[in-house]
Amino acid sequence: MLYGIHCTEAVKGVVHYSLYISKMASFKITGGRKLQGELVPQGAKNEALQILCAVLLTKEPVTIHNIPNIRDVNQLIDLLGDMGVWVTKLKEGSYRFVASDVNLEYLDTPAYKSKAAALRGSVMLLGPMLARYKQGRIPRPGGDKIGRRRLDTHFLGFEKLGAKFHYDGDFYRVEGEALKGAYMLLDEASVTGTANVLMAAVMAEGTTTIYNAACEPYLQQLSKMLNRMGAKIAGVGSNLLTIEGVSELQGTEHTMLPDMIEIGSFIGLAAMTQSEITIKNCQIPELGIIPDVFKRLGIQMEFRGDDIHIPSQELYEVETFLDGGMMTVADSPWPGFTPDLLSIVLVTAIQASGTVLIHQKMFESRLFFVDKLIEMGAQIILCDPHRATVVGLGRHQQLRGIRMSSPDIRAGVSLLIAALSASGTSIIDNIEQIDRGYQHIDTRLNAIGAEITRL
Ligand SMILES: CC(=O)N[C@H]1[C@@H](OP(=O)(O)OP(=O)(O)OC[C@H]2O[C@@H](n3ccc(=O)[nH]c3=O)[C@H](O)[C@@H]2O)O[C@H](CO)[C@@H](O)[C@@H]1O
Ligand SMILES: C=C(OP(=O)(O)O)C(=O)O
Repeated sequence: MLYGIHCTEAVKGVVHYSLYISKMASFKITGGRKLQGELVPQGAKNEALQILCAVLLTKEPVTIHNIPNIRDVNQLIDLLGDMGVWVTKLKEGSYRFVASDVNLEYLDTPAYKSKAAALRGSVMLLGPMLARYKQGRIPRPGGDKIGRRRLDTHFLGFEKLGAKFHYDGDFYRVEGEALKGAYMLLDEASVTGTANVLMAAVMAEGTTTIYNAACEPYLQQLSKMLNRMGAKIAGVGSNLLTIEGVSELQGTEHTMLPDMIEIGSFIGLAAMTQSEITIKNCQIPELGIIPDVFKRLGIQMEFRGDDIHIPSQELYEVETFLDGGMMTVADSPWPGFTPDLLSIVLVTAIQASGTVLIHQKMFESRLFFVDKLIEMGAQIILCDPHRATVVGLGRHQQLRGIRMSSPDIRAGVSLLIAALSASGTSIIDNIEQIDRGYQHIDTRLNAIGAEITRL
């Protein structure tokens, strides 16, 4: 079953990709194999979604490299093409975009509505459209069903810049003839909200100050790209962004960072399956506290230049806090630990020695997949929708393969890791969720010794 888009030449405003989507595919996994070899992380999904939307901010060419070949990103590229952006595939992972003549009428079509509703990242079309075309609209965006995912931060920010917002039952609409810089204190440090407001503010008149801004590497990369295009953003990497509006932006070239969530997933995979894996070219300084969190589970890793080497480990012992207290891993906005890796930490803790409390503060429906892990033999107590305690098996007992379904991207990969470590065969249904964010995961893991069949 293939997901992918193919673009042979730049054609404006028509569907110039073939999008292969086959619903309800599954993985069959033969567990218990140790993997050995190198994995090269894909470009970062959540960065790609921001960067792709930013191409709308200029009529000049924007060339982007290291674009991951994953479902959400391919759908967004497809949508940009339908909106009238010229898209040229230069080579695998590299595309040139020219938004010289965006077709605003397309935004009123049912095709736009259904395509934009298919992924979360499409919400970030709003900021650039508002900045350049004084208007934008978006249906209720898709993405993981992992709890309430409100968009207030986005619209409150646009309103601060002078835009008008209303929801007409089909679309969230924003309009603003002349955006004006303003001071704003975001009601929460929303990742896509900050990106959206930032992209709207770069061409607003005067100075915008965004306090309580999210500052994930995705946003740092976006800010750097916008500055290369001629924007004037100061405070990059902090929660206080100051933006001097400019009248227009130029084209640029940008390369995506490696996907830190994929890197974390590979660290967890190596530990759970006792595999020896080298993760190549990780841009380690950009990973923040991610490696340290896995080290606190007792996982050994060695930084070899920019590679992370994980040796095959029989046992890994969870640290306690300095006062002897039980280890807790909780999410928080960057530079805290990203919520997107909590499911991976949870599954990795299953074979650790020791106990870990996983506290998913941001999302209330992201831990329910533990029922599958419990069925496989894991010792986990789901305390409430936000907290689960994992009592590590310390390899005294192997998980058992079962049939299960992938509820969201990260739970899906966590189930895949569990299945790869288990005895016997597992089937994971609904792997579309995994394909949203992990590029050819079956092929890449099979190349280093896994046995995963796409059904
Ligand atoms: C396409 C994309 O980039 N998706 C990411 C983005 O989603 P997204 O931008 O949609 O997530 P937000 O940052 O807006 O918020 C995520 C959730 O956390 C809550 N919240 C947020 C900030 C805060 O300070 N306190 C708080 O409780 C929000 O209410 C919401 O429920 O960021 C999330 C949080 O890192 C990630 O899980 C998603 O993978
Ligand atoms: C939650 C995620 O993605 P999205 O925001 O696109 O649903 C994720 O990447 O883990």
